[in-house]
Amino acid sequence: MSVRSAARPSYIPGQRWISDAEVELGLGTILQCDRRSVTLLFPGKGETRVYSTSSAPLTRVAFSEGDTLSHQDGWTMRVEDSKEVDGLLVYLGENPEGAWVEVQETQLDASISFQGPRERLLTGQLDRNNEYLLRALSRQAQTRLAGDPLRGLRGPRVGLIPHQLYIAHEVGQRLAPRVLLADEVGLGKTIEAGMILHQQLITGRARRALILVPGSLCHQWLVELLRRFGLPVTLVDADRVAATEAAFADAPIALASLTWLEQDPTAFAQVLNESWDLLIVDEAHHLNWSPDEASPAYECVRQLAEQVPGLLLLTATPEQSGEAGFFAQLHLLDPARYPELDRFLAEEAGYRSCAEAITRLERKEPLTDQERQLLLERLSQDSQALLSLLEHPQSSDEQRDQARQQLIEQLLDRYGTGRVLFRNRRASVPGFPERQLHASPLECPEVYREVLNQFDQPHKQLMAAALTGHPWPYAGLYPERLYATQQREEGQWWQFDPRVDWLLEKLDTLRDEKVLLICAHADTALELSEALRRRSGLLAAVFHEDMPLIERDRAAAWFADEDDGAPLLICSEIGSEGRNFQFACHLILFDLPAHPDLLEQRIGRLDRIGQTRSVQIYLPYLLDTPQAAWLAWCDRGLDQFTGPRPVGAALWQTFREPLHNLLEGVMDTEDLIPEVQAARQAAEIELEAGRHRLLELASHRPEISAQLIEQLADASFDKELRQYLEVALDVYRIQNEDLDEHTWYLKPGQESDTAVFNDVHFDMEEGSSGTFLRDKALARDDLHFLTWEHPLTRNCLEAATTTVQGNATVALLKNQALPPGTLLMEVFFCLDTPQQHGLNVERHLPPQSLRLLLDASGNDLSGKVGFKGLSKQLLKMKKSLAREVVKQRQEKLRQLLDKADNLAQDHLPSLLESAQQQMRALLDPEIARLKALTEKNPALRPEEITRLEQLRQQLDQALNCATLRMDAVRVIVTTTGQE
Ligand SMILES: Nc1ncnc2c1ncn2[C@@H]1O[C@H](COP(=O)(O)OP(=O)(O)OP(=O)(O)O)[C@@H](O)[C@H]1O
Repeated sequence: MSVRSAARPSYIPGQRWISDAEVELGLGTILQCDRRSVTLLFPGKGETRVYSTSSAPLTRVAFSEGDTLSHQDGWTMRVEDSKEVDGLLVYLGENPEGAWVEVQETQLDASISFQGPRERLLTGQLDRNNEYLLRALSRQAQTRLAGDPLRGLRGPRVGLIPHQLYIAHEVGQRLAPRVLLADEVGLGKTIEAGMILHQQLITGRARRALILVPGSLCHQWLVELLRRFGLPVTLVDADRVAATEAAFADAPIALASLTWLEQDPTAFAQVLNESWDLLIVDEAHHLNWSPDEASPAYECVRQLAEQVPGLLLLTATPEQSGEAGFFAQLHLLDPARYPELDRFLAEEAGYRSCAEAITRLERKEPLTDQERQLLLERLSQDSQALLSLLEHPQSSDEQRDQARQQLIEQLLDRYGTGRVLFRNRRASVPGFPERQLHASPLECPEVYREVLNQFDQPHKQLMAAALTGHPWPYAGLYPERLYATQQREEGQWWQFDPRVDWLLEKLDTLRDEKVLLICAHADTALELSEALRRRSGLLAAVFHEDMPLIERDRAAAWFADEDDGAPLLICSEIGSEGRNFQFACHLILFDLPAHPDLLEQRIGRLDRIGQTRSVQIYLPYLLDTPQAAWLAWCDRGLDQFTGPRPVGAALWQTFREPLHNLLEGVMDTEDLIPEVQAARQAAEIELEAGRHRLLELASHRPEISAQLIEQLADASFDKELRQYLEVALDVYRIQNEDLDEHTWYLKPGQESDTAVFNDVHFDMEEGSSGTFLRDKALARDDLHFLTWEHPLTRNCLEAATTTVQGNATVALLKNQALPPGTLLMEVFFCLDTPQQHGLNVERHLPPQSLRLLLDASGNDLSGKVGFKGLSKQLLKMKKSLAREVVKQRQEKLRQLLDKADNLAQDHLPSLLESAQQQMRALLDPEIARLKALTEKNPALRPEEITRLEQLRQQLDQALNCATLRMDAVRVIVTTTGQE
């Protein structure tokens, strides 16, 4: 459809006009007019408007030969001719039945829209030059961003830590990733999961995500997701479910406590009823499973994992509940690959030989016959060619190095748990501080000895287990709990327990420091805080599992407060999981946990990324009690205080019996500890050589993360972003002030378009500031981190390309060389592909656009005159003058628009070809790689390949139906002087 505007306004009832100011009203009909005013009815919207005749913002609509009009009865007609009768236009043409008819302009369809650039230009619906510029820049940026391999990694407010980036990039790119993120404590699994989620959302691979975490970590997750990733996440809890019918349905990204869901079948049914793309489960070692029994938490996650395509499990201690627990997590991720525990255990035995082959390749040593055989068995044909290249006498050193590197990569990629499991260890991440243990032996009070001696019979020991939550003899580690239930004349345990006196002294010496105290039981935490209050007036924050979530978060926040915060936080064991307390460096272990991994979890609260000082660990213990024996096992046996001991959990199982004897006092520490030390060293060597070696190599490839960091630091992205935002802020009327070279203060004005602030945590009254510098954004939470992925930028990109704003403009070109009044027309076209649900067309078919620049004769100059260069020379033109130009040059413009349409069609095949090539360049190698992998590596899920092949087919189909759509037009008129 196209229209032309009449040259002279003379209003006659029945004529059809549109309002320049409210084009959305559609086609208006003049009801009446006199010398002063003209009244229009807009039947499409049922609205009436009265304008002053001298300044009515109206444009007459008149169709020309070749245009298609819509009749109010719903049919369309090509206009063959037109005439004017008593000031009203009459159009001639054939109706759908083939009869020659006359259509009065009064009979035109009122809902006719003037949205396309052609119609808007010809009816004088003109935008500012900057609006056009923004539209064109937005399209260009979208094209660049869609093809950016780091898409989704640029926006998060995180430090560029190599191992995290490697994992996030590797996993975030996958379709429906299913992996276990198992970095050691405090290495940033939450951050990795956030980055993966961010990439999946930004690239459209996921739309909805469900995050399940222990109740105590809900708030911390919420804060991290908002602060670092700016994601619109909703915390769904019992209150929200009670208040909102669609508590989960209304939350595209829902965060909930797994502890709550496993106990609330109605809420869990709601969760199951929703369609999620990605499920994230934190602290996955709580998903207890054994061949005989699955815990309710495991069962919940299993049901969800069956129906949600993507799954991220997070745990620092995957083997906390033994090899079976570890297997169970892998089984959740891929039941087809890990169907049975026994098979899994048998497979692990083969890791060592693979790791040895890799080590030999790394050291450039010749492979043994056995290793050659292994490679030939494990790898596919292309790898065999690499092996030949490596061993061929005439290969150059460079060729050999490349062959070695590729063989290593293929072994890692195509073998073992490499694709499913990521585990980085502190040993390979630099920058962690030292840990120092200060163990203080104390005399055991006689009354505790009496209490411990009472539990000498199996039935009594069962009672001790009930009282402490730990089986005998581990219950003996907590004499205060055994004592607390007895009515004794000695009073409360904290009145005589020497650890309390010791604690008071210790706190005195650490007066100006933040101190975290962890003990095993909630009751001990509470009673200790009471003791401190009574005995020294000290007020400590307390954090334990029986407190409501909000109270726990308050306690943690009080402790974290730098100025008026509590100097001491007393936590029960639950406080030792997942929380970030690295602002403190003093940790008091009031007792020791009964499991090696729990000890690592405790220390990991302080010893985590961001800790700048050495971690001081203070431990009071009672001499000649199970506590002393247990410390010997943890410290001298496992050497747990100097760093994480991944073999701890396995040795704990192996030494179960002797440990019992040790704790019971029937075995001497010196008889056991040397044996434990030797076993630990041997297990570490074995693990190092086998699974760990493979995992370490597959979990981080420094050469790749170095490239990622370099690309993320690419300053050209920043420069373009600033230029882009300057135009966008002008168009959306947001004030902008430079606070310094890299920091802007933004303030919405009265006329600002507030839609661009959707989901942006922005102070609409006072304004907010943002920086382009990552380091500054990391140091200053109050600043927005301005990137191409910031919601404000994303909203601008979206608004500029999905509304009509900016699709038609007229500008002046000051040029002495061209005769004044020379006409040029710049036209942008987009490739439109049909939208299909679940098909991320944009990700795989980066937006294709076409720019033409026609001179008055219809020659395309776009190859000679670029968009940016031309835009810089253009001046804005007053709207009234621009409209006049359109009216005067109407016929020429129509011809040029037609010409542009024709030329664009000529370009369609090459655009489609380029789109297809880009899509295939992304998908084909990945499909080929996965196919090669399946030949040798059963760790790969066949659905991954099927999914990709289906995607490729759908994209091909989408391309077959693609069309070129005119997106924006700019008319350029030359002048020799100022406007
Ligand atoms: N790239 C990063 N930039 C800034 N801060 C980070 C980064 N990575 C981690 N941190 C900070 O380090 C701390 C530990 O990170 P995170 O909580 O993700 O570790 P985790 O491995 O999940 O810990 P845990 O094993 O205790 O569950 C957090 O305070 C987090 O904000």
